[in-house]
Amino acid sequence: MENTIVVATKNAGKVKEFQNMLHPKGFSVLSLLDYEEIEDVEETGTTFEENAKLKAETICEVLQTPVIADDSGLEVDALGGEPGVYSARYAGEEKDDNKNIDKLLQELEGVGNREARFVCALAVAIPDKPSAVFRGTCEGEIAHERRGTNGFGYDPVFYLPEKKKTMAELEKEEKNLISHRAAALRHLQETLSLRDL
Ligand SMILES: O=c1nc[nH]c2c1ncn2[C@H]1C[C@H](O)[C@@H](COP(=O)(O)OP(=O)(O)OP(=O)(O)O)O1
Ligand SMILES: [Mg+2]
Repeated sequence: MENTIVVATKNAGKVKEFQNMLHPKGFSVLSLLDYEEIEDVEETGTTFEENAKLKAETICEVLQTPVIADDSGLEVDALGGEPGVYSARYAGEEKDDNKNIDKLLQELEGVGNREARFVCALAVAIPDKPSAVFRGTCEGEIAHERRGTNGFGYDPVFYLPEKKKTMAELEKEEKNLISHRAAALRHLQETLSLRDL
């Protein structure tokens, strides 16, 4: 397991992004897609940080190996910060990205202020050590319609004014430089050496 990090997620989009960000640093990345017998951790927290810690600590306890977990979502100013920690299940328990986007565009029909941000809380849990959590954000606007096919989740409607593109129109390398997930990982590395994992 040396130089292996387990990401406590079954979200294939997140797994790919962590692989693309961590492979160049010399790490192999496993995820819960490699451990099908392990069930999803229930997200009972009310903050991204609580949920990220919950996922990392639970899976670290089960596997007895270093684990990182990402709890992330979209905060829309005109919706008072919703869908926030409920982003994945915004339109129902089935976690359907397309339905979530449809609901978001409906809620914002006729709304002028489209400001929003992606938030990522990244927790690290190491056996018999206190866990730590780091936050990254990425500012943007909610577009009026989908554009682009890269990425996952709300990427097709998350517009970056300075790039004049949605997140789903960026190449993966570009997204992985500016995303909330990349920012959280940078914050983690400012404090912890990944070699300590
Ligand atoms: O870069 C992103 N680009 C687009 N959408 C994103 C991104 N990052 C998070 N999101 C959305 C997807 C989902 O609606 C929610 C995450 O919910 P979140 O609970 O953290 O993930 P999840 O349930 O899919 O997998 P898991 O909890 O097993 O890691 O925010
Ligand atoms: Mg989740």
